[in-house]
Amino acid sequence: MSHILIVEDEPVIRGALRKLLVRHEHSVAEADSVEQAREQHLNQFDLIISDLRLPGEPGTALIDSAGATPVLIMTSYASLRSAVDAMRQGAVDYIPKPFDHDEMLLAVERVLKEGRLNRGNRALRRDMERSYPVHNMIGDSDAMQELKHRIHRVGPTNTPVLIMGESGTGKELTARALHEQSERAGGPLISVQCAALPKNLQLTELFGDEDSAGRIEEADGGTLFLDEVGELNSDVQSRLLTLLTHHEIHRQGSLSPRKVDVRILASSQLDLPGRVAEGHFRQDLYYRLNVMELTLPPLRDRQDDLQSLANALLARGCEKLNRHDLYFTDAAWQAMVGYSWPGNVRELENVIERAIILTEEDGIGPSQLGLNPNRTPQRVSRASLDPSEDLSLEDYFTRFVMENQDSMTETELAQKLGISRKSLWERRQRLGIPRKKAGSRR
Ligand SMILES: Nc1ncnc2c1ncn2[C@@H]1O[C@H](COP(=O)(O)OP(=O)(O)OP(=O)(O)O)[C@@H](O)[C@H]1O
Repeated sequence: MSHILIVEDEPVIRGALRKLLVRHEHSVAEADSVEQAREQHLNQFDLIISDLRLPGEPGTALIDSAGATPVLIMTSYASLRSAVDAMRQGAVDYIPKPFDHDEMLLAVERVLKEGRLNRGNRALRRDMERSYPVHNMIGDSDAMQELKHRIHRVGPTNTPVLIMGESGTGKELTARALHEQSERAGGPLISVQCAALPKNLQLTELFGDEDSAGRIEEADGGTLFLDEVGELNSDVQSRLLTLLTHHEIHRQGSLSPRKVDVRILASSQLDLPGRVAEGHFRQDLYYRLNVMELTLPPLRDRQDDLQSLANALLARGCEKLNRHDLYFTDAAWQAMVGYSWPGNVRELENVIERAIILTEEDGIGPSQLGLNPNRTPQRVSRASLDPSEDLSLEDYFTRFVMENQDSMTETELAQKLGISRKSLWERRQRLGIPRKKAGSRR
């Protein structure tokens, strides 16, 4: 049984069509104008059959509002011209009035069947996307898996998303992934670096002026990503609130509103709730943006991803710089594991690219990485690290923990390894190195 909306102002024709469809086991809703039709959730219907000539707007005006629901147009002016016009505007088919019952039923069944096929394909595509990693986003740690899962869930919606995280953790990459997973993927993704905009230019840049469109209008039909949204001045903040509430903007100096259809994604590395509490950021806007929040963990808290990230970035860098067969020596791995990566993935990317340029041999060592020891948590003792030994990262981890756990607390162990306590605990579980209970220090 399919759910069909009939839009027809002539009660006799509407009644006859309703009877015909109900007899063939469809459920039917009715409206006598486009305006009345729009009062219903149009995408709940499997098909809309609408007369072309109606009081008020013509039936074809429903095509845009109907989204994925097909619109079949009936016209008593079955001139080729009006039929072609209706099809050009996106009608799925047209049918002349007075209609023949069989002809109508055939058209209805054909359109419904195509709709079922399309929905099936969409579902299949979504399923396939679900089983593939988010495009270009590397990492399989628990935190990254959870993030990718949430991107899959929230991507296809129209909800604003606030992406929080330190610099270089992948906030913009996440915004890109959300856009790519949405129905808006075919539309533009406009990124605005709010921190780079002088405060007095923010309004014009975003909302445009009488002569030219701003970034928001450029994003019409797509996604607007506001990077470092906490940097926007209060005037821009209140206009953004209007945009989120009414889906319209005023260009600078213009009194007439313009409708825009944009999804807003925002990011911040600042403590945004803190900025709200201090009165620097509007609370109502914060709540509007924060319908869904994604928090990206710093690299130091997901060292499980370090190895796959470093290898992937090495491969990417080699391709870009036309180098082949490079690899990290064990000492390089140890240096990377022991470093705290304050600049996160971006820093890792830069360090690796520099190392590829500097290295003359195939093996990249610590000296080519050039990690600044002042930013590095205290290194592990040389005694436990014999570079001549071919230790894997896991062997190294196990050895270090076994050798030092009697003399160090868990916090000290984690610090020296450059990982969080949670990550230390997880690795202990995975590698089967339980904590000593009796007499162990916390
Ligand atoms: N999980 C990841 N996999 C692959 N590359 C990543 C990942 N996370 C970040 N990157 C890369 O690191 C760099 C920094 O990422 P991005 O610009 O998204 O970070 P950001 O949090 O927006 O940074 P900022 O706050 O400084 O603007 C980019 O080149 C991005 O491609």
